[in-house]
Amino acid sequence: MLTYANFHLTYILPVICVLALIVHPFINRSEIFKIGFISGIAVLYTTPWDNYIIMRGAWTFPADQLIAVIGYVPVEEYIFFVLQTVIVSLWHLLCARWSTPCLHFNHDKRSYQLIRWIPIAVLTAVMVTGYWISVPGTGTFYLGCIMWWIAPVYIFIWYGAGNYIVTKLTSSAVSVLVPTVYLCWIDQIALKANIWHINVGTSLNLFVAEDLPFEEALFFLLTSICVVLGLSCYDKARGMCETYSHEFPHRFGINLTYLNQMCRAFIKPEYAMSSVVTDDIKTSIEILREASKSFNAASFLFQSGIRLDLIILYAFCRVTDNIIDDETDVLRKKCKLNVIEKFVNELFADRKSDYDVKTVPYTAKVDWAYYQSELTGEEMASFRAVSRIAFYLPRKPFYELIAGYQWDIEGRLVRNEEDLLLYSSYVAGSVGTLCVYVMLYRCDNDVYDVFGEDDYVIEKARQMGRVLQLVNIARDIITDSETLGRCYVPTEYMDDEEQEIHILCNEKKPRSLGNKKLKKYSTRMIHLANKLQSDSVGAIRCLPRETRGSVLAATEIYRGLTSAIQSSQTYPTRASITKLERIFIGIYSLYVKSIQYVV
Ligand SMILES: CC(C)=CCC/C(C)=C/CC/C(C)=C/CC/C(C)=C/COP(=O)(O)OP(=O)(O)O
Repeated sequence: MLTYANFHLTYILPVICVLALIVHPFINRSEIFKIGFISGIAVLYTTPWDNYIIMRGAWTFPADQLIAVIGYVPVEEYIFFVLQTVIVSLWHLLCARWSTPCLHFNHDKRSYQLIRWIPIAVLTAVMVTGYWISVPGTGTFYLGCIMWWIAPVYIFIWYGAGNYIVTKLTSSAVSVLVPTVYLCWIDQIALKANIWHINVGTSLNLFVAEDLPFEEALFFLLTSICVVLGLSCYDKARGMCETYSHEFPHRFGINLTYLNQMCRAFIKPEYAMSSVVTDDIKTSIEILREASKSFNAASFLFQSGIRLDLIILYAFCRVTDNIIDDETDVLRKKCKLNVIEKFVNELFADRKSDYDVKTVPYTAKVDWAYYQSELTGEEMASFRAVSRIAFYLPRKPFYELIAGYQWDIEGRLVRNEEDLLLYSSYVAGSVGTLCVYVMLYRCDNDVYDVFGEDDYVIEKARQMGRVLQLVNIARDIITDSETLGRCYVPTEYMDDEEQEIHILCNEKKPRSLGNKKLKKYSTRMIHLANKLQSDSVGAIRCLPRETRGSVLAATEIYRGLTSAIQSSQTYPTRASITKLERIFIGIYSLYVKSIQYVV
């Protein structure tokens, strides 16, 4: 016989287990706290109401099949409040985590107020109507109770997060509808099995489907919406904190300071915050999307705060690289490099040492008027975005990047593997270091453990950066030569150094070296990359747990390019892998390969 407890075991818990398995790489302390917090509120808010309507006879339960009853409500029912919240939350995480919160901020005051107040007026009317029609013993009792009970929660959430939610309608709708349909289906099973019974005297006796009373379908729809609204309101508040770190400076923690900050961020309308900040982020996202399919795909694997700052950093590296590359004249290139160096000097003016970082946001004194005249709008946006997160980053990697640009401007040759690794350290080892700082600062640990240059994890992160740069160089022999007249293949690999450098850097005709040679060079660099990779990948274990799978997947997606180069008969120009391959590598790394680093 299907009892209420068996019902949970058969229809609810297995679904939770499957969902938990799917979303586990994306679960962090903040997500767990969010689900726990909303479940707690669900229990607190629903308990008096459920007791009231059962007392008034809207539902009944066969007493002999229950574990226990507290007040008027079976224990299994209290458990259901939590289980439904957990199902909807896990499903919502899967549907809604893919976009960056600040992309959903509405900075226009007029439309913001309309979107905020019109639904609140309608909901107030619903609440009042519900109150009037919820006369005990009448056919509208159950419906009316649902209306006056749910509307105040909607009003409260809508006040702070309505504008955020309307821009996420598709993902919110999918988050609501799929669990609602499932819950309605199992509700029919429960009703048929007489696990609970709806009183015909206090309901409308309308049926949405066979054995599914209108109020039941409405109840599951509205409660699922309620959970999704609650989750979205948390996401909006967190998005505000991540986007406006200077106004909301506290890192995640389960304490009153952080909760107070989250409440402020929830109440604060986005139109009262600077739209320049979100516009700068949008520009950075656009730069990443256009520049690198691999890193764009990989960025989605990280939680939103980490993703946001990695995107800002990537855009800064890309923009500064282009500033130099786009100039044809060496003197102009040097002037541009000076502009970048001046900016970095200003950004880190008050640091005591190369790896000195701050834990509290502050505004660096940057001569923005000067950069306005030197940089394009896109470059300015990227500089401003990086200036807002620079407080927790060390200065050394930025100077290493500059040393890499200097190398390019001087047209310095890569003589041997030592040079190759030094260059890769400058342009990508530095990025690896910065990635670690981002992950440490933006992950949800209470403490911000700062590493220094000599730390094992920093050394290995630098090495992983070098690995990816070697892959990049091994893939780009043709484009580096044709578009930039550059060669990063160590000259010690070459049979005739002078002639081959001339072909690659002056004639810019790399194909005349022939496929065999090009493949030989790229294979040697790939072998070197693989050696360094196996030596550094273990350090992933030292990163915050919730980032390990994503880091592995991100680096593996990029390393996927090596198989595209090696599987080709010829040496391909800018080898790439398909979207499907990227997804496959991402999923395999996240769910299978990363197990050894996570457990
Ligand atoms: C192993 C540990 C402890 C940490 C890992 C730390 C990380 C994530 C290191 C990787 C750092 C990184 C992302 C370096 C960038 C390397 C690179 C080759 C960038 C090339 O960028 P684009 O040229 O824009 O890419 P495309 O090839 O897609 O155009």
